[in-house]
Amino acid sequence: MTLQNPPVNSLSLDFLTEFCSALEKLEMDKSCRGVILTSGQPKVFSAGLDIMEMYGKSPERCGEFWRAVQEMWLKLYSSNMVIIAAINGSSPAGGCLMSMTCDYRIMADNPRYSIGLNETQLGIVAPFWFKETMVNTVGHRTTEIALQLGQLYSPTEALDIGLVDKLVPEDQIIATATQTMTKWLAVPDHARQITKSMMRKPTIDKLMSKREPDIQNFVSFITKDPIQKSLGLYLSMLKKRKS
Ligand SMILES: CCCCC/C=C\CCC/C=C/CC(=O)SCCNC(=O)CCNC(=O)[C@H](O)C(C)(C)COP(=O)(O)OP(=O)(O)OC[C@H]1O[C@@H](n2cnc3c(N)ncnc32)[C@H](O)[C@@H]1OP(=O)(O)O
Repeated sequence: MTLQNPPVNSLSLDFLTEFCSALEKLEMDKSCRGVILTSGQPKVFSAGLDIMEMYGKSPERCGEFWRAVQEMWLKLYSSNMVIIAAINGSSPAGGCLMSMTCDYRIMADNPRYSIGLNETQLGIVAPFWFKETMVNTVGHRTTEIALQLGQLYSPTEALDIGLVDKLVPEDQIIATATQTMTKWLAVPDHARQITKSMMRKPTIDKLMSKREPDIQNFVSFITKDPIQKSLGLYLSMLKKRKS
C-alpha cells in the first residue's frame, strides 16, 4: 500500500476513511497474506494526524475524526496479515503510531528524516493507546523519556532504541521489505497470527472497551482554548519555517 495524500500524507478524516476501507478489502482477500506500507510522497512517510482536523473544528467533527483515528489503529494493530513498514521519509506523531502498529519497520538511512511521538512539542498529549503501542515497541523507560520530551529520533537513534528494526539506503527499502516479507510468510499463518494476537490483545481490548470515553476525552481536550492556541502557534511555526 502506498500512502498518497500530498504534500505530506497527513491523516485527514477522508484519507483515514479511504485507508481503512482499502485495508479491510485486503484483510478479506484470502490470497493477500502481507502488506508493505510505504509512502508515495518524497521525504515524508506521514506527517501524522492532519492538524487542520483538530484546529477550529466543531466538537461533532472532532469526534468523527477521532473515531477514524481509532479505527485506523485498531485495523492495523489487529491485522491478521504481516504488515511491514517501509519508512521512506519522516514519520512524526501519528505517522510514528502508524509505523509502530506494523510487525517490522525498515527505515531509509537518511539523517534528514526523523520519527517519534512529538505530541508534547505541540502542547498536546499522546493518548494511552499511543503510549501503550510505544511501550510495547521500545519499553517503558524509553517511552517515558520519549513522550515527555516529545522526542523525534534520527534513523540511527531510532534503530538504537528499537523504534525501527533495520536501516537501509533509501533505494533498497522496497527490496529489503520484500525479502523480509518472504521470511515472515514462511511461518505458518495460524501460529504467527495467534502469537501476534496474544502479544497485542490486552492493548487492543483496552481501547475497545474505552472507545466512547476516549472520544469524549479527545473532544473535550482538543477543543479547549489553550490547546487550540497551542495548535494555532504550531501551525504558524510550520508555515513560517517554510518561508
Ligand atoms: C490527558 C489526556 C489527553 C488526551 C488527548 C487526546 C488526544 C490529543 C493527541 C492528538 C494526537 C495527535 C498526533 C498527531 O499526529 S499531531 C500531528 C503532528 N505532526 C507534526 O508535528 C508534523 C508536522 N510537520 C512537519 O514536521 C513537516 O511538515 C514534515 C512532516 C517533516 C515535512 O516537512 P517538509 O517536507 O519540509 O514539508 P512542510 O513542513 O513544508 O509541509 C508542507 C505543507 O504541509 C503542512 N503540514 C505539515 N504537517 C502537517 C500536519 N500534520 N497536518 C496538517 N498540515 C501539515 C505544512 O504546514 C505545509 O503547508 P503549506 O504548504 O500550506 O505551508
